[in-house]
Amino acid sequence: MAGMIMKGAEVIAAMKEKILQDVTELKTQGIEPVINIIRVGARPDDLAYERGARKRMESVGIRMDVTELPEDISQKDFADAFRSVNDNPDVHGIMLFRPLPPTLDEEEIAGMINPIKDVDCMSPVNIAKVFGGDSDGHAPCTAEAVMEMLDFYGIELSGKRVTVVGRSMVVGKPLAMMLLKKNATVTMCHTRTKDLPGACRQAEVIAAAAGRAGMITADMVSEGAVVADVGINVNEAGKLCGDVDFSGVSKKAAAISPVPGGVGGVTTSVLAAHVVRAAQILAK
Ligand SMILES: Nc1nc(=O)c2c([nH]1)NC[C@@H]1CN(c3ccc(C(=O)N[C@@H](CCC(=O)O)C(=O)O)cc3)C=[N+]21
Repeated sequence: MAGMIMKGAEVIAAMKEKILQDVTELKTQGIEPVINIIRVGARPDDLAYERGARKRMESVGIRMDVTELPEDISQKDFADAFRSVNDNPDVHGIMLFRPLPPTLDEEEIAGMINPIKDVDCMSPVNIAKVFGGDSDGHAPCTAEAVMEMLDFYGIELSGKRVTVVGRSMVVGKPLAMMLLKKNATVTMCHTRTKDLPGACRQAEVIAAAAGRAGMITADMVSEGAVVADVGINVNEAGKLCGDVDFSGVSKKAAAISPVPGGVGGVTTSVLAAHVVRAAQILAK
């Protein structure tokens, strides 16, 4: 039996009301919330995110500026450019697209970003908060988007077996911590996992964030499982596709999120909510 499709649009619509309300409130105080996106080069998945973010920010009245830097920029020029955005009092949220070109050092930037402006969790301060279960920092937007989606569709997590595929610092690891906070029993899988199909089959909820197109196939999913596809792969044709084989898995899953049209769009709504929160904190 085909299950429910967890559409990003419904989650986005629900989140939009609150964000709009908060933006209006800020504007009556004379504050225009601003996000500055820092992009080095022009990777296709960065551009996909940038397009999505622009659309979302426009729809809620947040100004979005992009600091575009050349791929061959020196570390010093990069750090200088970053510092000027970080120090600009008109900027409330900063997001640096990652991964950076291998010639650049992310650590230096992570150590200098103002944690309040760090809307996608690169500062060690915010990372520590996510791992410590303290929700007053900014969690990584994509990990939080998965939680928003599961929450919106009423997916109970307490006591459930949840398998997270992928251990990145932007999705897998922080997501596991957020799921743990909701009392899920979390299994983390990665490239060295011996029996990935088995670990997925025992799961009541699967979050696929490995970054390999179509790697979660129907034989790996139990009948009635909930599947959140966090994959943002760009195929040869330049099209966005997920980590889950949607046509096969959707026949077995009780609920599944598509790509595009799933978690990715919610990520930009979470980003908008973080910019609003940053602006509120900075206004105090
Ligand atoms: N620091 C950092 N954090 C990230 O989270 C991050 C990053 N860097 N670098 C790039 C990747 C890519 N990524 C996407 C998020 C949403 C969509 C998105 O909105 N997708 C829409 C479609 C957008 C379109 O193609 O127009 C959807 O899935 O429906 C796409 C890509 C986040 N990333």
